[in-house]
Amino acid sequence: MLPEKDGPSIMGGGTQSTEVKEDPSVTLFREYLRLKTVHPVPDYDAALGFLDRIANELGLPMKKIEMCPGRVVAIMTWVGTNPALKSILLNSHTDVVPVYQEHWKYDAFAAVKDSEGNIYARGTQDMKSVTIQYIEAIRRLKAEGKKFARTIHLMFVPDEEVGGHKGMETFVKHPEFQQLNIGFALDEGLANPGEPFTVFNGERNPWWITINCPGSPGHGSRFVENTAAEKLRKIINSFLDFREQEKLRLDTSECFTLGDVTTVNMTMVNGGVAYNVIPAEMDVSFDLRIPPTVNLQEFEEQIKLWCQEAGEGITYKFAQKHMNQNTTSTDDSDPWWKVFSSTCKSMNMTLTKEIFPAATDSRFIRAVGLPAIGFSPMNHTPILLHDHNEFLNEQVFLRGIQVYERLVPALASVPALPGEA
Ligand code: MET
Ligand SMILES: [Zn+2]
Ligand SMILES: [Zn+2]
Repeated sequence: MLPEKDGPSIMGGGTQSTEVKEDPSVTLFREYLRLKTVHPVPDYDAALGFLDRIANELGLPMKKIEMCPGRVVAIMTWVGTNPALKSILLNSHTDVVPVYQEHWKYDAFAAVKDSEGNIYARGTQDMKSVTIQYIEAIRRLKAEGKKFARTIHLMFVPDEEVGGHKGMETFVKHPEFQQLNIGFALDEGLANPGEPFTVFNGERNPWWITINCPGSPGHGSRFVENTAAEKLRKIINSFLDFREQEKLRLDTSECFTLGDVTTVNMTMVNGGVAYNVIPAEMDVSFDLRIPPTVNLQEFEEQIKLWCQEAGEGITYKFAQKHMNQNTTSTDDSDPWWKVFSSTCKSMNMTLTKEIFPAATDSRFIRAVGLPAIGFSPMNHTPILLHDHNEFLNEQVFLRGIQVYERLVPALASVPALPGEA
């Protein structure tokens, strides 16, 4: 023992035998977190350069398909021993949402690890952890000389956080997607503060709507009839009254989670030119998230009625209107679910099944008829995606790699299903 060094250091990098050496998987995770793939101008080139290097290390080919300028989907492929079988997709998005740096304890792109092993950075939960966990699980399985019947694709997509239009939404319709011959997909889920892991077999439908209220303009000193603001008030009341009802339904139910009710949030208001000019129009926008059990046609009729009741000439348009309500089977008779759930069980993991309250690229995968499970292996972790001080503990992160080391072989070894080669 060297006398000048008596306490463990958390940072590594020295040569003293007493230092706690960081697991290389954690070091790689922290490196990836430092890439600024953050909206509104994500550095996707940095992510692609990083992934090129990884593909090289893993000895896997990586295909790049440009959806539109600057928006590339990258796919690493580990071909199975029976490539005619349907493949397993391990999907992750490379982009992250912006931060309010002034509310963070540390630089949100420094990936600082504190003395408890908590790693702070945007993307630690959503979803750079999962990307590196897939990669590290594959690295270990390859190093052990393993081979599996089914082909495994690791897919890295841009623009999930802005709706997926130039990412997964377009890519699922591309011939290259067809050629992947996917049988089952894994994508992101959410952390769970308790012992269980949450899995998601469906999602609420995101509807982003803007309602335009036209009205009679005039001098700000008068009682003008038929103003935009009066209509706007009625619209806001209808939507927010419905919000109250849904909130009550969630608060008074024993078994509902957020994914089981409709959320309504007024997110933007626009209109007006001056204090003393009654505006000719006013706009209000809402973020609606609708569970798969709701009849979407009837719900749109309700919106139409609210618009009619609020006055003359009101129109609406959607910036996002996802209509597909496919969910993935979690029946014991389903071969994919059976393997997924029994593998988790064999590791003494408890699963709780929910409808994803927000939206992920899984909705596009399910919409083309493929089964997808949303799962990010993070238990004993507060849900901090899109929040200040997003973090993940390194031990939870490392355990997640072990989880994929078991899950991926199990899924890639599901025997030929009826109709498969
Ligand atoms: N993942 C993001 C969200 O749920 C963007 C998806 S587009 C509705 O808000
Ligand atoms: Zn995400
Ligand atoms: Zn997100």
